[in-house]
Amino acid sequence: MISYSLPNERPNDFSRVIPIVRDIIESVKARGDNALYELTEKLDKVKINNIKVSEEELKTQASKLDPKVKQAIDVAYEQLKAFHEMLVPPNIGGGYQGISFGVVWKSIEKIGIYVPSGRYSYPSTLLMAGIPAKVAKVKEIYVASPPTQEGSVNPALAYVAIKLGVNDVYKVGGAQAIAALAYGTESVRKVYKIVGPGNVYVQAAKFLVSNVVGIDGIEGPTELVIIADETAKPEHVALDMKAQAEHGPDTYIVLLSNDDELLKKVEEKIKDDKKIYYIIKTKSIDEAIEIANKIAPEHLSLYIKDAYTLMDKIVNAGAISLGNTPPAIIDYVAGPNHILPTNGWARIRGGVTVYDFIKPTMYANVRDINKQLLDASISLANYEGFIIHGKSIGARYE
Ligand SMILES: NC(=O)c1ccc[n+]([C@@H]2O[C@H](COP(=O)([O-])OP(=O)(O)OC[C@H]3O[C@@H](n4cnc5c(N)ncnc54)[C@H](O)[C@@H]3O)[C@@H](O)[C@H]2O)c1
Ligand SMILES: N[C@H](CO)Cc1c[nH]c[nH+]1
Ligand SMILES: [Zn+2]
Repeated sequence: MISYSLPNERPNDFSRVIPIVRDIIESVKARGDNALYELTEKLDKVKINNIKVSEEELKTQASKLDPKVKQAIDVAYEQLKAFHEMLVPPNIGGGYQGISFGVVWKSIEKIGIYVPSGRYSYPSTLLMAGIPAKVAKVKEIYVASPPTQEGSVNPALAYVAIKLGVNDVYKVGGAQAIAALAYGTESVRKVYKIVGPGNVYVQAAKFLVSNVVGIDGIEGPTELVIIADETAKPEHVALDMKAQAEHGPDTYIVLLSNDDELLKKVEEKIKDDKKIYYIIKTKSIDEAIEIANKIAPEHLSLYIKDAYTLMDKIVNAGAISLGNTPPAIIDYVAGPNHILPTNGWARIRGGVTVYDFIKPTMYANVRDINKQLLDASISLANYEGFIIHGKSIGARYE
């Protein structure tokens, strides 16, 4: 199905599930593991015998993995690691007006990673979050992901978990997994920050627990905006729209184009899908860019002439695929993360990087403060009424 105007609300808006998710969180807080067993049976239709996956179960499951998939994971791992290593910031020290100052980057000690698995499994997500966490030297990494239908852990997830050397894997998913990581249960370790994408229940849970645990933002159901001109290939545009629509009915897929011919050809290829796609004819590529910036999509594809030049005009997008690069290559192996902001969060952040796992700890050491700075600090303290602040400064340097 095709809509020729944008929706008032994003199809992946999670506010509608907040009441149910609040109840789930409360029951995990109150009843710990018991709530996890019950909710997994109710929501995942699976009876699990344990929550924390044992070393042996992890190894057994990983051993079932097709060697070709293992090899694919190993290849992707190297490419993603190279991308994240490029971003590691240096500790910086300097000084000015008699004060030496600087920043030392400290790793967050305990991280929870949520790996979705519902309609599809997403072991690639553990690569996407686990690699920057390891590059950032996070010491404790705890992974939660829904159980398989057999009540175990996905073989590829098990292989990646062993490869990364994560501390624990819990076979629970949804809002209940987020609550468990936020508050801790008998089996699940309480963490300092939760990183990871997931459906509306998972994102609503991250939003609701963000008063007791750090979160990386909102990375909900997939969004794709394609800006295409007459140089775009209709079959590739249609394929990319259908590809990202695979993630579920609440994905948000938009095509913006100034070219009637292209729009007509793409429409032909997608109009019979049950999924609602949004197709907007724009007066120009500039207008398309303006609309895309307002949407602030998770994925943005620029299938236009001078994509690199026009990329400068893009201010709100999680990840941009240029030229004829499919977003799906970013989903798996390109290097940039596929854990990307949705629901407008691309206005304030990009995809997950090492920066999600480190903190800039700043320091200052007064060597020989100059009079101007000294007077300014005391005047400001007094102006704000913090008299003792002022005295604590004066006592040292006046
Ligand atoms: N933005 C990103 O970076 C990004 C990356 C990868 C995937 N995704 C998105 O992640 C999502 C994965 O969703 P999924 O559902 O396949 O897996 P999921 O792991 O996010 O959710 C499955 C869990 O949802 C819970 N659940 C299902 N129905 C429920 C209900 N009615 N009430 C309460 N809880 C319920 C179940 O407990 C289950 O474990 C997709 O929307 C995909 O687009 C986003
Ligand atoms: N496109 C998804 C992010 O919205 C990421 C993904 C994982 N596996 C396949 N695709
Ligand atoms: Zn995808």
